Amino acid sequence: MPVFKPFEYSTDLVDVLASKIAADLQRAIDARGRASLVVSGGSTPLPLFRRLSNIGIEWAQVFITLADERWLPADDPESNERLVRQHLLQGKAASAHFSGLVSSDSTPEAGIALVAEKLSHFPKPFDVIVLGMGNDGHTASLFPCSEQLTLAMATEQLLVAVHPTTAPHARLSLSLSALLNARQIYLHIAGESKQQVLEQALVHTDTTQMPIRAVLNQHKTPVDVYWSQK
Ligand SMILES: O=C1O[C@H](COP(=O)(O)O)[C@@H](O)[C@H](O)[C@H]1O
Repeated sequence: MPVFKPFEYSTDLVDVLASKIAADLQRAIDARGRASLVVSGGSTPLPLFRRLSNIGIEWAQVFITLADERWLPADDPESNERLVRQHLLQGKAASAHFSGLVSSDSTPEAGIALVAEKLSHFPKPFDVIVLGMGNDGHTASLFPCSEQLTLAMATEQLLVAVHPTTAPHARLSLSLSALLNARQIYLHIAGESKQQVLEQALVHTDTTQMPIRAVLNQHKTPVDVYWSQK
């Protein structure tokens, strides 16, 4: 079962979680020479990105990618890569190596091999994965509404092309097996509505209705849930 870390204020959560992630990454560098960090998009992680970018670790040894991406140009306002470049790959973290999850191909299906190749040199298991969660119980781009969910849950491939029906844009997502191939997962959520979704996920029995359950209800990879009320 996941370890639950509740906070009243997002600023306190961000301070603690950023320090934890930075320590995990530096420990990985000390032990193996390099570290890998997988981050999520959306709005929740932006303050965390900014805090992390101010912490002095050996960022030149850190390899960063995304848990999922919308199939859009990397400078599109809705691109997760754009958020990472603007908020995380700055300051002390500017020397980190970033590989995004998009290519110039017209569909994620056409680009999947090239993106997988770009990630092949990443240290694995991933040292740290930071996940978010949507109000429908999706994490990364494992959407309950998508026809590709069964494949995303079952495949041993790194990446899956996803076409959500209740969210915009085709996507490329790390598969469930790739997400669980990590030394540590942090689930980062904020606000009362996400807490309610989390509580439902913990008691729900159908993972296809709430894919976040597949991350919470497993024994392979440690998961710490960082939640702030405000
Ligand atoms: O679409 C996405 O949504 C989730 C949650 O985003 P948030 O804005 O509610 O924080 C995010 O984790 C995922 O990476 C993103 O592509």
